[in-house]
Amino acid sequence: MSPTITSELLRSTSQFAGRILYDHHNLSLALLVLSGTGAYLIFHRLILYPYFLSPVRHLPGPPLGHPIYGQFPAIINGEAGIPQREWVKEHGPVVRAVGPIGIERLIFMKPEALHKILVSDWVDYPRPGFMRDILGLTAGFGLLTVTGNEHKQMRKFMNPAFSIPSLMAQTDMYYDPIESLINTLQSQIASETHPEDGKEFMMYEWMSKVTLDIICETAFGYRTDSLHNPHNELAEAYEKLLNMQSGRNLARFIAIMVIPGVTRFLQSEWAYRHRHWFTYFESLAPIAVLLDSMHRIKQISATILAEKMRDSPVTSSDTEAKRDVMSLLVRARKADMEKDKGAYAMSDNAIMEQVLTFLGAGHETTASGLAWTLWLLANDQESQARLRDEVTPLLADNPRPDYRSLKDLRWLDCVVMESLRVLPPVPMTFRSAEKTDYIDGVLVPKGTIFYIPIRVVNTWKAMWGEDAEEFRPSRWLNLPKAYNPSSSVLTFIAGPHACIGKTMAIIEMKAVLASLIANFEFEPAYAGQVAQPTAAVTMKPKDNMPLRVRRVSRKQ
Ligand code: HEM
Repeated sequence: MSPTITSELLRSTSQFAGRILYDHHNLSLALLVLSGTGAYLIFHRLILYPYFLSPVRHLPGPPLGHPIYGQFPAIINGEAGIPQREWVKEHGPVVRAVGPIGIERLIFMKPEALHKILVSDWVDYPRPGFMRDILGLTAGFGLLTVTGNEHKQMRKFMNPAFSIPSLMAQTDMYYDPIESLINTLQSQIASETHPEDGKEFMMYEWMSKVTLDIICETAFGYRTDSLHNPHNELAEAYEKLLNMQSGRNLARFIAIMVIPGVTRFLQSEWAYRHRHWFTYFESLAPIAVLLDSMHRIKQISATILAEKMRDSPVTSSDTEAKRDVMSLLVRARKADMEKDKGAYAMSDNAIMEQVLTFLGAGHETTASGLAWTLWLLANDQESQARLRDEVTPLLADNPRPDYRSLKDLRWLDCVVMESLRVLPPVPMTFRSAEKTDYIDGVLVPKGTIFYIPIRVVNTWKAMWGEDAEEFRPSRWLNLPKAYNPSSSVLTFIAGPHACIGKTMAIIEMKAVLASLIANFEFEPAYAGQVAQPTAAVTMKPKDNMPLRVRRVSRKQ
């Protein structure tokens, strides 16, 4: 039954119940009719539709699962992307799975199907509303939440700030935080009783600090120095926001956010002013933290923006001009407005929202990518040693290699691409159908939600061969014949919504890794250690990834 028929049924039932009440004051009959309709709707949603009426009910897939939660428990309790990978192995390249309250999700694996959803017909397959609402609250109402024409204009305006020349000018800004990280790790190891044995570090935490410092510097020209100063205002507010979305809080957070109208309500000034009310209920307390952190981050963004507006001359050729992304956006806006009064101009508010978007989209993702790469190298000493052989001579000549030098390191490229393939920091995303159309020969009704199964595509044996799930950097020296850069690896997805920060993230990862591997050796922290990816939006290590780190004994 379509949503229109359902709401029509509800409307006429309540009118009928109202009439009975009015005409006969027969409260019990009205209640009976209402509860009967409610029971029918629940029965329809949970049983009738998924088992007997859904037009895609014949597609292969796992059993419908729990009558209320469907396959949701398997997804939330499993490792990100792994249940979906098992379904594809068992049922083939088109899979139907039922989530909570009977909501269906489809997986399409073939490149042509994904191309249609992500590239050629992207306007008809936007990010679903629930996803945009949640992203908006936690990662700003910026590029991640706009769609259609608004997205086209915003993206066109922002692309130059992420272009290769802009990134080449920025690479040097990575090195203050990187050097600070190297010095901190070195001095902590040196202060151990047996420095030669190295020290165990929670590597995810350190990667999170260094990437926060880098993104704040390169995206807004703002110095957090979270490696030394955990009490920096922005770092603190942002850390609270992240903690609020982890562990038990994440499930609670999602459960609250999907209630219709909640995200809109939480954006209101009223909700912020009365945030302390939420602390009276244990399960709602994280909302107070969310509102507080968001407010603080927005205040800081407003200050940063005001400074940029004062400081940014229009002349983009000015070599002294600030090179961070936000300064580039402010300068581009001034220049466009001076050239053409009617040009698209991003509002102050939209520019401010990008602070959250860059933090939300660019920080944890890069930190996870780095942490997983260190994990994979700790478990593959041969690849690690080969990488050290490659980076050491370069760093001995110049400890701050530029964009080109980093890009030319062949084995570093293989290691980073392979790590992002097997353990993609964003393992999955979603799209929804805005129209009814055929995809891979299946008639997909409007309103259908799709899993875009990034991790599954990246490790699909049909494309990558029998060892698809293994970390083997040398495969990038001899790629499979069928390899297609926009469909064989979806780590940054493809099409107009593909990650705008892709090249920035890759070059940043390379700069951090080259310096780390030239200075330290990495090993698992204990025998039998296994990777523990979370099932969250960004696939971080649950255990913060302890690794044993030793100083490189002798520079080669
Ligand atoms: C290894 C690091 C990163 C990974 C794996 C990653 C992955 C992704 C993915 C999968 C998407 C698409 C999400 C979707 O459509 O549902 C995306 C979008 C996006 N990413 Fe990244 N990202 C990374 C780093 C960055 C960085 C450093 C920035 C910016 C400073 C950034 C900014 C964005 C933005 C703004 C979007 C939305 C693009 C649009 O819709 O036009 N990302 N990213």
